[in-house]
Amino acid sequence: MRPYFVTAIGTDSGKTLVSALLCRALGAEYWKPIQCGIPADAATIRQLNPQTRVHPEAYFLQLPASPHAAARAEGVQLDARSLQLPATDASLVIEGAGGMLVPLNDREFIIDLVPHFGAEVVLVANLYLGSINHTLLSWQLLQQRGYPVRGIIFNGTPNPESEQIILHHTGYKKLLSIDQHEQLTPHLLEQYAATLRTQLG
Ligand SMILES: Nc1ncnc2c1ncn2[C@@H]1O[C@H](COP(=O)(O)OP(=O)(O)OP(=O)(O)O)[C@@H](O)[C@H]1O
Ligand SMILES: C[C@H](N)[C@H](N)CCCCCC(=O)O
Ligand SMILES: [Mg+2]
Repeated sequence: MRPYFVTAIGTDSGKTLVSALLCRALGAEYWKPIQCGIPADAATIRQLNPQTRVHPEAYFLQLPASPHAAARAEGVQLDARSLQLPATDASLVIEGAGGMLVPLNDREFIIDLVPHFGAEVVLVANLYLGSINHTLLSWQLLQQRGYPVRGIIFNGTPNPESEQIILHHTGYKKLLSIDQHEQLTPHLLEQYAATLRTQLG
């Protein structure tokens, strides 16, 4: 089975939350190849999903910045070719960093990891004012590149008009809508994972 690559229309969009839900839904393992700054997303996954196997980062950079800048600050050269999938027979959920055109270096972007890993994209889209534009720009990039997209997950205060027009244009399968919550309780995580399991099944 192809790994899932969780990307989004920007940073702080809910990729780590969605990755936790996918791991729960599929009994999958988690990997964030490039971490910039702390707390590490891997630590959040361990907190949300103590049962999920978490693979160590290939690059753990200290600066909470774009990977190309965080790497430069440490004299590290990021290169997609240096990244190898963790050895496992299980399903794997790979989390990107920020949005799709976040640079790894002067040549490559985070989204270049999708074909490198032979992955299928899960796109996380928020529902703030302005997110229709950001989501459709992300869709156009994925279309241009011809990458496989398993579906879209909406995250944030419900906005059915935004969801409808995004689904109309993209034709993506809606896998889930996650509401904005005061607290993400284990019960909520389980409910969302169950819905996701049905949609992916
Ligand atoms: N639906 C939601 N309800 C409540 N809090 C949320 C929700 N979605 C995300 N958050 C919170 O928003 C913050 C950012 O989410 P998250 O860390 O998943 O973003 P990200 O896309 O993984 O960011 P990065 O690009 O740094 O990896 C976190 O504190 C997370 O718990
Ligand atoms: C540090 C942060 N939480 C993310 N991991 C990286 C976000 C990079 C965003 C770069 C940009 O689009 O300007
Ligand atoms: Mg994250």
